[in-house]
Amino acid sequence: MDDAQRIQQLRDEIREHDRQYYVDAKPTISDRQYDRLLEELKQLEAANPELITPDSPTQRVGGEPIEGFEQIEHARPMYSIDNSYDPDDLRKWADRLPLEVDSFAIDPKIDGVAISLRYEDGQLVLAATRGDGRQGDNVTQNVRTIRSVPLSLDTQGSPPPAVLEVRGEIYCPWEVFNKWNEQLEEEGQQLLANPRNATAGLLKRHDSRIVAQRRLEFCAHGRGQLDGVDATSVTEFNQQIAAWGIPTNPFTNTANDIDEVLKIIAEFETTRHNLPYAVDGMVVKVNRFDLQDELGFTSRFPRWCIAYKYAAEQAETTLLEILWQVGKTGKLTPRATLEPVLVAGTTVQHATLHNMGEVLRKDLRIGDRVIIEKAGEIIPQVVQALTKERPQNAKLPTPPTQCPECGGDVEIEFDQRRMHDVKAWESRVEREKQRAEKKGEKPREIPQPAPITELDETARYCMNPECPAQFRERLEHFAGRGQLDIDGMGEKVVEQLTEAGLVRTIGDVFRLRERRDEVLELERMGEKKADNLFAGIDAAKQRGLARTLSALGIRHVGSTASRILAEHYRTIDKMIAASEEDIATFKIGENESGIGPEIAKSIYAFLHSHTGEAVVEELRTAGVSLEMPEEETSGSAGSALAGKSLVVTGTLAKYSRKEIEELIVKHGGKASSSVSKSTAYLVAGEKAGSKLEKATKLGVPVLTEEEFETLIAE
Ligand SMILES: NC(=O)c1ccc[n+]([C@@H]2O[C@H](COP(=O)([O-])OP(=O)(O)OC[C@H]3O[C@@H](n4cnc5c(N)ncnc54)[C@H](O)[C@@H]3O)[C@@H](O)[C@H]2O)c1
Ligand SMILES: [Zn+2]
Repeated sequence: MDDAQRIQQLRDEIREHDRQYYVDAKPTISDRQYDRLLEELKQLEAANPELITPDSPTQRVGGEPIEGFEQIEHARPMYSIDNSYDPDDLRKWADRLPLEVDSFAIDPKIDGVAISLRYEDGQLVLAATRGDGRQGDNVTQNVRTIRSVPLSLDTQGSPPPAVLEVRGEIYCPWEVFNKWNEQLEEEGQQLLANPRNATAGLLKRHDSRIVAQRRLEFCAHGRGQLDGVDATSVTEFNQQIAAWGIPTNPFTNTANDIDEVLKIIAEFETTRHNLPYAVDGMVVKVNRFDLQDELGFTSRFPRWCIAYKYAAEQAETTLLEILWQVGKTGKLTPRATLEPVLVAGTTVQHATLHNMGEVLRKDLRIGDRVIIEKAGEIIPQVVQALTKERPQNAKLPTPPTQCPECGGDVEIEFDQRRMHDVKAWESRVEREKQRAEKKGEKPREIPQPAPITELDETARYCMNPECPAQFRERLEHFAGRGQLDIDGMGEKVVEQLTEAGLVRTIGDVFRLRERRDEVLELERMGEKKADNLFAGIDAAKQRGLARTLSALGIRHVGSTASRILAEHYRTIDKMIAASEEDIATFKIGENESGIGPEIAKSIYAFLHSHTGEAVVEELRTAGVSLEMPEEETSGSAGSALAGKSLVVTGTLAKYSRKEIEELIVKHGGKASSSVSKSTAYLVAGEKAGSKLEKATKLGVPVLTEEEFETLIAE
């Protein structure tokens, strides 16, 4: 292959990855792998400058507009940042700067999504994504739900600047990210690759209430158009905007020369692991704005700025075994057992392999030396096998054709999109044949997609509805925290109950009291423990429809979907009476419900299946509440205060008056200044005076700051 061909091949490949990454927010290769492709292209283009075209991925910022959002032309373009994994490149960059620089600003590079916030006369008027750098998506509605983005600047009495464009990062803190992935796991859905993709995926949602449910954060790191802001450097600018209430990074540092810069970067390598958000590098900027302006930009990057990226946390180890675990939906997931190895400060012995297709695509053999990677707190991944070092006796893994726990039949699922393409091909050829025949032409050739092979496998399921392993997992989920939360029925007890055959169906749980003697025979089960268990089971009957539904662990139907369904249908009977179409398409006010066809199909199939009908009957007989209590209609987070009027009084500990009023507005409420009969709540801090008195007199509920926070939390 000559250079020109390889260049073309790389460009095609990179564009495809850009689309998956920026548009779909679902990358299929690691950033490191992507950067390698881009680096190869850069080098080939450097050797063959005549082949550079303006549309090459080396010449432009990668994003593309996302369907359904208004396109916004940026007042000043938003660039990417040149980056390197090699400290020497930073030195070279500094040496080559054509002017004297005596101050650099160094910032953690938060791994989120770039955003431009535009304030006019102190009011937030626009939030736009970077897009292709010239044009981005107007995501103002979504960004307004983010608590750390002030809706108006707090200029403390002085007139606000006419125009302030702050560039920064919207990101998903680890805590939010991990909780979210746990929930996806529970729902049997694909996990999010990393916090950046999580953020990107969320920001392009068309229902801002869904965005509001996930506590994204914002941190500023740059400037766009400015009018009426007199800062002359990064340092001054940060001070200025921080005073106006815009979050800046407390770890921003300055250095006088590149040696000092490299020292700060090296020191931060450990600090970054202790931060509540993902940091993948550090950004070094020329501090003074006049020098920045003099240096200007290339087609993709500012010349006054470079990013150092920390190497991914990888380690080499041996793949000892692949075990298959049975989940509550019957899904069999391969899990790698590894020779223990230290990565990013923790010992790793297991890694997820997702499915057999992935095992085959990665060409893994038992006994292989493998590279594993751990990003933040994400489950470790196997990146690749070192095939050149493959030992003679390395063994091909064999996926189970029978459930490893019950021997039940196994069904294999293949990539839906590929299946569709392959199927559609035959009918496309057929249509072309008919068309050509009619016109008396020779039919055009339609390229055939590669046939479906075992490499396209996406999942394997144990099909035995009575599979004890599945039932055990389901029961553990059913009784678990956040579900029916049955006191006294943890993992161990579930195991005992299923093993002893005391619980074979969900209904058996509620009949346990009748088998008290047998329960007492279980190991380490005393009178007190048993009574505690029975009380826990009784209490669980009153959790309401939303939690009961989510406790059933129906595929794709997790806690969020269950709540939305319960709030809409109110009773199980109405839900059963609904058509699949209705479940998929009902709206909440004017908004999509967020349920969609996949969830609808799953819940409908469950409710109308033999098992589903039996479970519902059993729950009913046991007296489990299958209704949504009236007072629990809260609306979704983000509109928790919809239509309500709130008054704030006294001195608050955590918020300024302005901040809390903004929060009220963000959650759909109205902040008013005087207490009346129509006031929904009074939020009272220290030294509350006459308003508190009046509220008490009128019977208006009074909230502390914490109670207020609970109210607006999901
Ligand atoms: N895996 C894939 O398929 C795939 C595909 C495309 C891109 N990528 C990854 O994305 C990278 C390119 O993305 P990019 O163009 O957004 O570049 P980038 O993420 O490497 O760096 C630029 C961005 O950093 C952000 N940033 C965070 N903290 C900052 C700070 N303190 N100061 C300034 N900026 C800060 C800004 O939003 C800026 O837009 C590639 O290097 C690659 O790793 C991966
Ligand atoms: Zn089984």
